[in-house]
Amino acid sequence: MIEIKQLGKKFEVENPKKLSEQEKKDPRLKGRFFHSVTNVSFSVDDGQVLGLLGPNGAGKTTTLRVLSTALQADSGEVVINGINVLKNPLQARKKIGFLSGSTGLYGRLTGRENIRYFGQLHGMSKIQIDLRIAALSEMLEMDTFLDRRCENFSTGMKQKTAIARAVVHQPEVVILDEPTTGLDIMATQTVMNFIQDLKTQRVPVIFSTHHLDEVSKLCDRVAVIDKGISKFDDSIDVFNQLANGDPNAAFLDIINGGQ
Ligand SMILES: Nc1ncnc2c1ncn2[C@@H]1O[C@H](COP(=O)(O)OP(=O)(O)OP(=O)(O)O)[C@@H](O)[C@H]1O
Repeated sequence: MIEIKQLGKKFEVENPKKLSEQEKKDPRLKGRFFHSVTNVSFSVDDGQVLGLLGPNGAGKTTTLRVLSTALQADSGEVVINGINVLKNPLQARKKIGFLSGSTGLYGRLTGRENIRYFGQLHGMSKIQIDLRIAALSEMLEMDTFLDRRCENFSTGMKQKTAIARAVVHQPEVVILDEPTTGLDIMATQTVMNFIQDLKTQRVPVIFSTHHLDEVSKLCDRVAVIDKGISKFDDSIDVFNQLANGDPNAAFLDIINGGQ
């Protein structure tokens, strides 16, 4: 289970001139600090998939990076299967599989070598790594490119490799930042099937997306954030009922304060 309570994260603005016009007007900008996330709460149980929604700049990536221990929170609480993530980040990290927005693969290594390297970092044995890569390659349909260097991979190949790398250690929870962005229909379907498989294994999954059709197909729960604040955290059924089964209208209602 993953529980996030009243999360807050601010960044020091090193060069205010670099802020976008929108950010300069954003109420989250206070003096030298941009308060990207000020009050975000949601939870997801074992065997559930949660879709994290919000407009551009809402604070989704910031939230997911705090959950994954890549960033330190300023306030709030994150608990993953009983471990306080903010107090015990190293212990928590072993339990988490995190796909960040930028894949960051080593271009000169093959897909297999990239995944293997992460397995080694997690302390897995050679046999464990080989078996796991074989299983992931099948699930994510990677066998045709697994042994090619990553530098010439398509977006879909890169994303599949990055996902396999993120979950090589069989994490207890999986956090994916926009896993299907830029993917074609086939690759999107493969990634969605992969999330469905995790759900069948009762691994809780949180993923951010702008695609409401994916949320309707996969998610048990929906969390919506806007300008760093939680606006909705409930079941997919409650979300759909907000606007007679129209998820786009439900999302807009939430953002425009219609509920
Ligand atoms: N390191 C940083 N320093 C300053 N501001 C930051 C930093 N990281 C994020 N922000 C700002 O915090 C706000 C939230 O960003 P974040 O990337 O979390 O949004 P998002 O909901 O993931 O957006 P998108 O849907 O566009 O990916 C943005 O205005 C962003 O510019």
